Amino acid sequence: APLVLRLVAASVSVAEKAGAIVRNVFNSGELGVVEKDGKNDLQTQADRSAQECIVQSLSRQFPKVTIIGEEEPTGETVDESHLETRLSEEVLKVVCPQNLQSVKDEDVVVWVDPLDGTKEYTEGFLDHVTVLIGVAVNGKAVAGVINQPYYNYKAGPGATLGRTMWGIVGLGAFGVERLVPPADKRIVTTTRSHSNKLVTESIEAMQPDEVLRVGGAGHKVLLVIEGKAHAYVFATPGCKKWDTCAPEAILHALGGRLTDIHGNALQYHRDVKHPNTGGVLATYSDHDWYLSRMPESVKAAVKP
Ligand SMILES: Nc1ncnc2c1ncn2[C@@H]1O[C@H](COP(=O)(O)O)[C@@H](O)[C@H]1OP(=O)(O)O
Ligand SMILES: [Mg+2]
Ligand SMILES: [Mg+2]
Ligand SMILES: [Mg+2]
Repeated sequence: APLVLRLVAASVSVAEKAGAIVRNVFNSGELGVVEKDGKNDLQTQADRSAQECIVQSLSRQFPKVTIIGEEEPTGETVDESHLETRLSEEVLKVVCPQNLQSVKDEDVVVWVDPLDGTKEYTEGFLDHVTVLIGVAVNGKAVAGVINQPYYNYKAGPGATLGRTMWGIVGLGAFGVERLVPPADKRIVTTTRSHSNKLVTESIEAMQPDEVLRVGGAGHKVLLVIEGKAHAYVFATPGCKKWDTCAPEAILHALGGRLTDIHGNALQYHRDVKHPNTGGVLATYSDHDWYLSRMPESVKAAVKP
């Protein structure tokens, strides 16, 4: 199978394993919280172990592919029980889009967020948490895998906990379906733990009927895909490439759009700076309307 398909097939299995690690750490009660850059930039044992699971598992199978993860390696010996080397059969049976069939190792960067929504994880907003593995080819997000370890956790004992979604631009997405949001109101989603004046001003400018302040970039793009929100607006620099690569690819595969707040495409080549300094805007429709509403003062402060 072509490299991109094998990478996605491996990432689906690895993301499921990482999702199980995220649940196990929470069940253990030993979150091992470390402040990276103040109380709103945390790392837990789940971030560390899930990162090890993903980066070690993928780098052993794809030694020539560049893999960039959010967390620093711990330097401890690798826990072999965290490794996952199976390939998802569901992925291997699709036909790879023509333009991605002959991609070479050196054209690829894999962007890994082992746990997106760490702040919310430590506060028990468990469905805000996702595991994100994005595949970029020549600087563009082309494929993504999202595992949501606590999907359905409020649905009662009969419900299956957790889900995995994946998509390839030009092919489509699996494990998640596009649903249309209400036509009679405008619902905007944004950060709950990283807000500031720029965020507030830009949200107000969109004249929303409702604002969903929730955690996680992956989670918010899922709200847009599944019609719970019309737009995800984040007009400040805190989001990084590993936050957006996988969600962007899946949204794009389903016909949506993710750009910075000026309408520029995000870049994902290996030398790019990690912060999305131009902010994030994700929509299904009326993307240009949201861009046009963005205040000039916010645009001047949030430059790509
Ligand atoms: N100021 C920030 N400092 C650190 N991480 C941030 C910041 N703003 C956003 N992020 C990352 O982007 C994600 C989406 O932002 P938010 O949840 O605030 O909407 C966060 O869950 C966090 O990812 P992570 O949890 O993987 O560190
Ligand atoms: Mg983080
Ligand atoms: Mg993140
Ligand atoms: Mg993270």
